[in-house]
Amino acid sequence: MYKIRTYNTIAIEGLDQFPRDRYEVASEIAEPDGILLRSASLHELEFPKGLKAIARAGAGVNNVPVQRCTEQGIVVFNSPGANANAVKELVMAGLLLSSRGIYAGMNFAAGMANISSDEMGPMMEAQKKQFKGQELMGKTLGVIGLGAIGSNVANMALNMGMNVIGFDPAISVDAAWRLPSQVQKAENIQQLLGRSDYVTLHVPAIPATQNLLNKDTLATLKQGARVLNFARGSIVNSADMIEALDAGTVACYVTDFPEPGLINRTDVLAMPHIGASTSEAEANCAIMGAQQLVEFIEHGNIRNSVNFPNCELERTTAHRLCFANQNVPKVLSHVLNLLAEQNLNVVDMLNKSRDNIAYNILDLETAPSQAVLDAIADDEQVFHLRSI
Ligand SMILES: NC(=O)c1ccc[n+]([C@@H]2O[C@H](COP(=O)([O-])OP(=O)(O)OC[C@H]3O[C@@H](n4cnc5c(N)ncnc54)[C@H](O)[C@@H]3O)[C@@H](O)[C@H]2O)c1
Ligand SMILES: O=C(O)[C@H](O)COP(=O)(O)O
Repeated sequence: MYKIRTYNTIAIEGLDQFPRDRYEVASEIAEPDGILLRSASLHELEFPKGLKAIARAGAGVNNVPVQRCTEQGIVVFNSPGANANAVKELVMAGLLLSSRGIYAGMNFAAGMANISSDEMGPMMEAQKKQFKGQELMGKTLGVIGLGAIGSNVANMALNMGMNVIGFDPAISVDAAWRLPSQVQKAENIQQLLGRSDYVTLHVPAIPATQNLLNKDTLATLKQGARVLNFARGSIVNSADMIEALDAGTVACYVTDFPEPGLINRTDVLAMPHIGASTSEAEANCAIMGAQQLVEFIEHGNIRNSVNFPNCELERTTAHRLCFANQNVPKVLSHVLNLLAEQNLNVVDMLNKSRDNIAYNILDLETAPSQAVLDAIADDEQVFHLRSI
């Protein structure tokens, strides 16, 4: 039986991807082959010896010590794009909530429960001027990060009649193809901030994006801009944001990652990390994460990894050898020689590399002996060896 340890509440549609005759799936498993999780932090976890892979049912992997996983030969997956629509829809809500007196107006209306119907109408009409807002049409939205979510948001904003300016120095070719031609390209973040009435963040939490919005960058914002952060807390310096709110540089900060100083301000709309909290997104992410684990555990195929090369080979024999090695010359030929010495015929094979890691799938006509496996494992450039 393969063992999968879950963290957080994983959608049932995802758990159903593990055939129960071959998988034991639970939140309390001591020696798992795989981990399936959402936002639980694994930074303090000492990985059990047999752990082969971790699937993050979601986009951000800042809760997983990816570098340590790579060093230990553990493949880390995420589920790119699987919750992008959910976040896009909440960004749409954030744009509207930051523009109109919806929240304050609803609170005002809620306080009228004990007022007579004769008085209520005139009172509402007299007070509604407090809740006047502005329209989105014709305003400019700056999108920082144009990946799965950012490109969806850009499309949505164009459809709502907004102008869109984007900044993404590392945009992938696929993401660039997805982007509508009307999205203007900012040369740098300052240019985007200076031209935007609204700014929305869709970058990963990595060292390069830590405090991306800080005292200096916030100073280049258009006066009275609205800022939306559905990415991660570390991307915005909260103390600097509070100063920008106090100074009126930022008229409203909508954040899915509030900190104590941001709570209970009328110019902050704080949410408890609910960007991906829809039934649809939770199911999409869990299904993708679980399927990637099953493919990897049973067939060694790697799809949507954040630390290993993607490598998928349709299985042609019952004997598959998978191994990862440092991406240096002669390792593959050494392994092939070891197999040849034992008269083991390779029916099909695939070799892919990513940075300093190479990953190999070899379908063999007959099963490799333990002695061959030991000899391959003895190659000091080889790590993560499996015969499946
Ligand atoms: N609030 C939520 O519940 C929620 C849900 C999903 C994702 N997220 C967050 O949103 C992030 C983005 O998600 P995604 O699915 O769009 O990921 P993605 O990988 O598809 O897109 C991220 C984009 O950011 C770009 N980027 C990286 N560094 C940049 C920089 N310094 N400046 C500008 N662009 C930069 C990348 O090139 C990429 O195009 C995730 O990493 C996660 O932290 C939050
Ligand atoms: O990075 C993500 O996908 C989101 O932050 C979603 O996190 P969650 O799975 O905890 O809702």
